[in-house]
Amino acid sequence: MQEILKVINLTKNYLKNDHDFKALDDINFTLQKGDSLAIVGESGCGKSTLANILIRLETPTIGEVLFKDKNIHQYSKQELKQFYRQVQMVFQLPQESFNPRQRLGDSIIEPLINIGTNKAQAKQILDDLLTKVALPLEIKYKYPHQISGGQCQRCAIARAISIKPQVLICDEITSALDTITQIEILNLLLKLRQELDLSIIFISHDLALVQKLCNKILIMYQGKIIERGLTSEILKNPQEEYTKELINICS
Ligand SMILES: Nc1ncnc2c1ncn2[C@@H]1O[C@H](COP(=O)(O)OP(=O)(O)OP(=O)(O)O)[C@@H](O)[C@H]1O
Repeated sequence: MQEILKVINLTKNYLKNDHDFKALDDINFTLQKGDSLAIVGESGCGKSTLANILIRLETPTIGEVLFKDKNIHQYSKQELKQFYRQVQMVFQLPQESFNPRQRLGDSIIEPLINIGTNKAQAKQILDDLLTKVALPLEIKYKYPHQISGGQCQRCAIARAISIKPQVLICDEITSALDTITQIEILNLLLKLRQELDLSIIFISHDLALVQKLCNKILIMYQGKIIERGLTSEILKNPQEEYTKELINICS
């Protein structure tokens, strides 16, 4: 299996109340092509810090993230451009990741324009994208505050997949949505994973959703990975007390 992302000895310290605080402590894992990898753990265990480092929104204190064997934090400008063509992220609160004064259609095609697609072509692709994420085409004329959270998350997914990335990092993308919408978004991801041959990192605290989408799972606790493996096996036969508690809470 082809390795896409490799995380090596990743540690992130923050200054908290004048003390060094380890938000991530020696994290190691690999994302292989075709994987849907869940990162699960309670609030504050370091999931978003990890996601932000994977997409270069933050730098690690120690350690490396290799994308196709090269450290992403040492990329040249050109390599960085290529990286963002291949790795995209969707965030928890989609309304906040769109410009409130820009029509959604224009926001969704922004990554396409940034990579040099001409506007007429991008507008054609936009209709395909909206259809792919099961949104009515009129949505392209609306602003983020004029649509529901679920619709906005679909727009965020459309924007992320517009440039056909290989990897999609989803940081708690369903946690602000109601249960039915959560399941709809999950089904959308399942469909897109297949259609676009996506590898997915799915950060969540919801084991029921994780179980449906992800073949592999990492359990995080206080900045460390404490358990890992195939989702079906870990959920059937957890070894760590903390994992057992998580499963109990979610069942
Ligand atoms: N910029 C920062 N400065 C100081 N501490 C931070 C910073 N960002 C995160 N932290 C701390 O690092 C720890 C991990 O935070 P992080 O947001 O990664 O956790 P999380 O698992 O994503 O939580 P949640 O599910 O609530 O988003 C927390 O204790 C948080 O307070």
